[in-house]
Amino acid sequence: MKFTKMQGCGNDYVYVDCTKEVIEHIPETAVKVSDRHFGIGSDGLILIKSSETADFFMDMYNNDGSRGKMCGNGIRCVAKYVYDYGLTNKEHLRIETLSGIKELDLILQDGKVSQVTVNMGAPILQPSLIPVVSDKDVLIKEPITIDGQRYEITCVSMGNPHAVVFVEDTSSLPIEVIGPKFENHPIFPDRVNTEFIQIIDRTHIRMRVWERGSGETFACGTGACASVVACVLNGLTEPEVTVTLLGGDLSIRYDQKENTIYMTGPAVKVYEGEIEL
Ligand SMILES: N[C@H](CCC[C@H](N)C(=O)O)C(=O)O
Repeated sequence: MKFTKMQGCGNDYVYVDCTKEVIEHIPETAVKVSDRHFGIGSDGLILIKSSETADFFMDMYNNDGSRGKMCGNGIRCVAKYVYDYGLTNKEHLRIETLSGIKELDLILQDGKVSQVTVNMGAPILQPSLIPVVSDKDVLIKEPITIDGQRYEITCVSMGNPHAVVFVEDTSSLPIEVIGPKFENHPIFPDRVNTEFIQIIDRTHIRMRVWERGSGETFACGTGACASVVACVLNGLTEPEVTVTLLGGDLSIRYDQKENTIYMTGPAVKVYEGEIEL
């Protein structure tokens, strides 16, 4: 299987052009190629497929083999892949995902994609659509107890489920202990991606993330968007924020009039390779 390793703010995936390659047993393949000792090493597998309704279809899998409905860092790299490899010459792309079609604008440098702006659509706050089990209309700073410790979650979907938690200091988090407990908490029937946010000032936040199906990653694009929505809902930041992640920065803009989130960030090719499956 030919592949290209790419990353967005250190959130790294194995990308395969499935307009040319055929992959079977996809969940098992995602687990195998993601293994950082016995495989290529990545946060998951992203398949680029043709689409009836858009320019391409992004089919994304976490490193545990579970299928993700949307991937913010991944979709920027898909745009870079299809443009730099000449599968398209469009600088405005429509990419189908399991959470609908996303519109992207490419930012070029020396004829190749360096950054991408993605229209990430509207945030979803209704608990039943996130999904999160609650009889409330919205979950803003909702108390939850994990390991006897009280936290407050603000729940937002960007086409995939997020629980946003505000903390004093992201660097001292026992994330590998509490992350899985949020991920698998019974109030999240489809599990959840959990973002831990430290407010730096009204236009800058620091974020760590425990991703559903991948564990701690260096960045989460949908999570950065969900976090800015949570910050605005809680009156903690302006609607345009720099999100500093372990792997780099993302620029997030929440256009409240349009009720639309825009994300701008890098897309980087690491190397090409071939693996026997
Ligand atoms: N783990 C996520 C998918 C990847 C999202 C993340 N890598 C991003 O950049 O948005 C989920 O299962 O919903």
